[in-house]
Amino acid sequence: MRETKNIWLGLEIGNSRLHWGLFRGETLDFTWDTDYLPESAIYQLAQCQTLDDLLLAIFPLHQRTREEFLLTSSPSSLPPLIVASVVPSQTALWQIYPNIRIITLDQVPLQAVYPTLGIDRALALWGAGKSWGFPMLVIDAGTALTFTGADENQCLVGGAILPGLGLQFASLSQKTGQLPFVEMQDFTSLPSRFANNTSEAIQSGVIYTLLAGIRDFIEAWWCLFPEGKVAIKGGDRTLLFNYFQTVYLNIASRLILEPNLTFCGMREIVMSEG
Ligand SMILES: Nc1ncnc2c1ncn2[C@@H]1O[C@H](COP(=O)(O)OP(=O)(O)O)[C@@H](O)[C@H]1O
Ligand SMILES: CC(C)(COP(=O)(O)O)[C@@H](O)C(=O)NCCC(=O)O
Ligand SMILES: [K+]
Repeated sequence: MRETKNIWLGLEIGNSRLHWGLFRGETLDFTWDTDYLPESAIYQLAQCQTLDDLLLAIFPLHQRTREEFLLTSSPSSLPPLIVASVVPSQTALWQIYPNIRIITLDQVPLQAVYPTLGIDRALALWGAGKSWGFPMLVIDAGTALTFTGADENQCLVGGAILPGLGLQFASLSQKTGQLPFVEMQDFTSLPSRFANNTSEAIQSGVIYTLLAGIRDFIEAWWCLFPEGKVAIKGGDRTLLFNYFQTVYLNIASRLILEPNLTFCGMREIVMSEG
């Protein structure tokens, strides 16, 4: 029988999907992503009697993980679910879970935050800074692409928000009469910059402009904090990191590539409370 004590679930609700983390105490054992769940499925989850039942329900497509993780647990209470959400309508659906805790901005020890700062940004920055040190700039290449920085005193310096890669491609095809939707799965290498077909012209415009913009933010960060760290997370992190290795290797070599920064922040907060 595997140890079921101190198990808790982290759930980061983003604008595209759900990001899950299964913790034992301070150890993050597994992470996985799912689509949003329908209300009926969340209701069923909340009715589960054992951890096994719960894991069977939330790992429906992750057979390997599910089998690895099958636990023999007594029918007691469900594990705590710690939620960081930037989608209020999704947060509302999860309120029926019996042992839920919604992390709010006032629980993140980051100083000088503004009231509407996204909890994902605050947690990722806190987690990154606590793990790798401050000053820290976090780039989240998610639905939106964000920059969020804090200085050596763990004070928010500020940041920026722009449409993420997927959103840039989607909006071009949705808001024009002739532009196709460019599938990012098809991306292999960098497009030619001066392209001679529509699809590649879209790729070139979005990707080269984004890379140059990110480089500019990072360089501005290093002007402020020459020893400042930079970490990148989010669904498009690997694609962007690989492009950076091709075009701006000096920047890529200083980037911390880490998908679980928000979970690092959650863990800091949950564990500091004992
Ligand atoms: N299976 C996937 N589903 C959705 N987006 C994905 C997937 N794999 C990679 N992505 C990329 O991740 C980006 C969304 O980032 P993610 O961090 O998952 O979003 P959020 O946290 O905002 O929900 C999209 O631009 C998309 O290109
Ligand atoms: C900027 C965001 C939309 C990013 O969300 P994501 O793309 O990661 O799903 C989210 O952090 C948010 O709604 N922030 C509130 C505004 C702010 O941070 O200033
Ligand atoms: K995010």
